Amino acid sequence: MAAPELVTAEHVYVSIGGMPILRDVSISVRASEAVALLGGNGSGKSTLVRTLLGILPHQQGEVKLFGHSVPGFRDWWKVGYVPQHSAIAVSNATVGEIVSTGRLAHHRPFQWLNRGDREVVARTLDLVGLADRAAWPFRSLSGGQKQRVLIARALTSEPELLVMDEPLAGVDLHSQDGLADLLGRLRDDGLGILVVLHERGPMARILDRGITLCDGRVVEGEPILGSTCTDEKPHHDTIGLTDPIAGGLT
Ligand SMILES: Nc1ncnc2c1ncn2[C@@H]1O[C@H](COP(=O)(O)OP(=O)(O)OP(=O)(O)O)[C@@H](O)[C@H]1O
Repeated sequence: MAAPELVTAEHVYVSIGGMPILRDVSISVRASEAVALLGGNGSGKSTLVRTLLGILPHQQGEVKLFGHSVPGFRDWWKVGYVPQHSAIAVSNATVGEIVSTGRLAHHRPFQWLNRGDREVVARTLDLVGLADRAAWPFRSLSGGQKQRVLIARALTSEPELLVMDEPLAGVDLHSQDGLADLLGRLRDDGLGILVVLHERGPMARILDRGITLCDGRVVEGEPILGSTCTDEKPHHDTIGLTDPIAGGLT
């Protein structure tokens, strides 16, 4: 029997400020599956991730997390999110403090973290190889260590789906290998992984599938560096259908 679908998008259209960004995008990620979201700059990868997580609204189509439509989804602890590294701006917070915030999805607002939470945090820091860095300021870490902190933060909610936006950006090759090993182990333990990548790189060995976006559409094949997408065939043949965003024929 196929593993359950953790996140699905069906025929999703998104526009921002009247500009069509995603068109007729359908994807899914199952438990124990690692899927790469590939594509060139501006192809819509981050927009798709943010739409799947309900951060951005979609105008058409359906997005479901764990079988529930995203506007009504409540079990956010089931989803770990690692945003783009550059999106995290912290000054003096320690590694332990940042990772601890991942437990907040299990608590009501302003509730203190308890001993069980602290044990999960310690266990997760150990898992990512940073047990001895809990008291260190985040800003003092290397690029690879920072990514481990952000992954640990996402993992402390004990999620079933991990969504990461370019987790290897700015990380040296050796650390990329280590992160790929860690994610491969988590995938083997049942975690579903959706990861935005510019290229597969060291992650190739743990990926089950790749989905390529080009100009906001899913296309066949791998992204071609410097390509304007015009040579790539749309994965979903929509010829003759009206594009609800552009208002014309696709
Ligand atoms: N808030 C916004 N307002 C206007 N346009 C936006 C906004 N967010 C994204 N876009 C546009 O949507 C398109 C897709 O952007 P997105 O960040 O999703 O691409 P990406 O594939 O993640 O790119 P990159 O690899 O460079 O991060 C781009 O043309 C971008 O300029």
